[in-house]
Amino acid sequence: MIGGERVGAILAAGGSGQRAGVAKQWLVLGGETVLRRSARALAACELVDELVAVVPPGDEPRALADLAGLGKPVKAVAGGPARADSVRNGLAALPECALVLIHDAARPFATPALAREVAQAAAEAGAALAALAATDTVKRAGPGERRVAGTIDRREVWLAQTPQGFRADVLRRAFEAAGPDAALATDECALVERAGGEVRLVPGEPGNFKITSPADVERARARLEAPVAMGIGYDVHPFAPGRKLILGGVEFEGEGDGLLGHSDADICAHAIGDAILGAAGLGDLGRHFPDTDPRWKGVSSLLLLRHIAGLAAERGWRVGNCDVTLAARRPKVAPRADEMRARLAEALGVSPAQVNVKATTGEKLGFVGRAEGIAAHAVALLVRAV
Ligand SMILES: Nc1ccn([C@@H]2O[C@H](COP(=O)(O)OP(=O)(O)OP(=O)(O)O)[C@@H](O)[C@H]2O)c(=O)n1
Ligand SMILES: C[C@](O)(CO)[C@H](O)COP(=O)(O)O
Repeated sequence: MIGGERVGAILAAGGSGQRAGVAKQWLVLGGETVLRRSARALAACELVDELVAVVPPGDEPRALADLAGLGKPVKAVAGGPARADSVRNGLAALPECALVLIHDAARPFATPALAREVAQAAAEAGAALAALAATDTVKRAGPGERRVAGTIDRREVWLAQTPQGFRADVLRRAFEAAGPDAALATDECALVERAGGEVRLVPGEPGNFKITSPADVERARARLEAPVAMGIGYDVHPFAPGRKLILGGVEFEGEGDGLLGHSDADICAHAIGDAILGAAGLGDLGRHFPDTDPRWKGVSSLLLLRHIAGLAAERGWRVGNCDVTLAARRPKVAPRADEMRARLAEALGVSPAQVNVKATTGEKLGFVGRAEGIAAHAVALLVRAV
């Protein structure tokens, strides 16, 4: 509310991300969608009373689920072919708001303070936008041309951002005045300018860039996501008669009983897999390969490991390195450690140099020392794939 007038925020998220090659609003960066992050900044502005997300037709339920828990009422409506169509639909969904803020879903770094300043300026002037004063020298050229046609006085140049704010009646009239030409406008303030209305400039934020190209996606990712992640894995299996003893994908024939388990009980692969899942924030082995699922019965754990590396890769991670310690009275692991490294590395799609395998006997203490079973401890470091 500003002076008793209700403030609504429109998240323009109806685009298809042609230039980025991906629907930017649905990209998950730093654990949340770009849409949610953008909406969160506006929801956190104390002046904003409600929000509407304008999304590609059919995505409305997804948007409502994604934007749950922002602490303000949220609606979702279908966008249109042009940005202006989307914004118009958003405006129609806020009939009780005397003031509206419009924000690109593709600008996930705006702050609540910027939204507040724009809303206050719009309440006073009728329309306002966040914008950056040009600091580079600005050249002019014909569209698509490489020949400079002149230099523009940069003191007159401001680079438009969002949020942009409006008295709702001012924006509605501007849309009416523009008619079908509204679709040509690349921002909403341009409509008010054309209609002769006042538009106030509010200093924008350098960090409030719009994700437009693939390079912008990487820039946003670098800002939101750690370049590395680490995880820990631990597993225990008892020995059982009649079982093969498989560790790190290598069969230890003639070394006594193997380990009991639903799959091949390769505890070494399991601990590494758990460490990778942990680093990628993907839970644990039991969640992905429950021992109630017949598909995993007797299966080679290297297959599970390959699948896990694939899951991590889907989330933009590659394995940097992993290290596993087996606590095992038997078998003697060291003579076959290199073989195990090679098999594990092959399953993970990395070089054997990135996998380390070692063992300790347990000094005759506890279940390991009594040779009742084996325990495995692993750590994994994941690195952002570029
Ligand atoms: N019909 C459209 C087109 C764009 N937008 C939104 O307007 C913002 C800025 O647009 P842009 O960066 O151009 O996004 P896209 O349209 O998705 O990208 P592109 O133009 O590369 O296809 C984005 O949050 C986008 O979702 C919208 O709501 N409705
Ligand atoms: C509204 C805007 O973000 C201000 O810079 C910009 O004009 C959107 O333009 P696009 O062509 O839709 O990316």
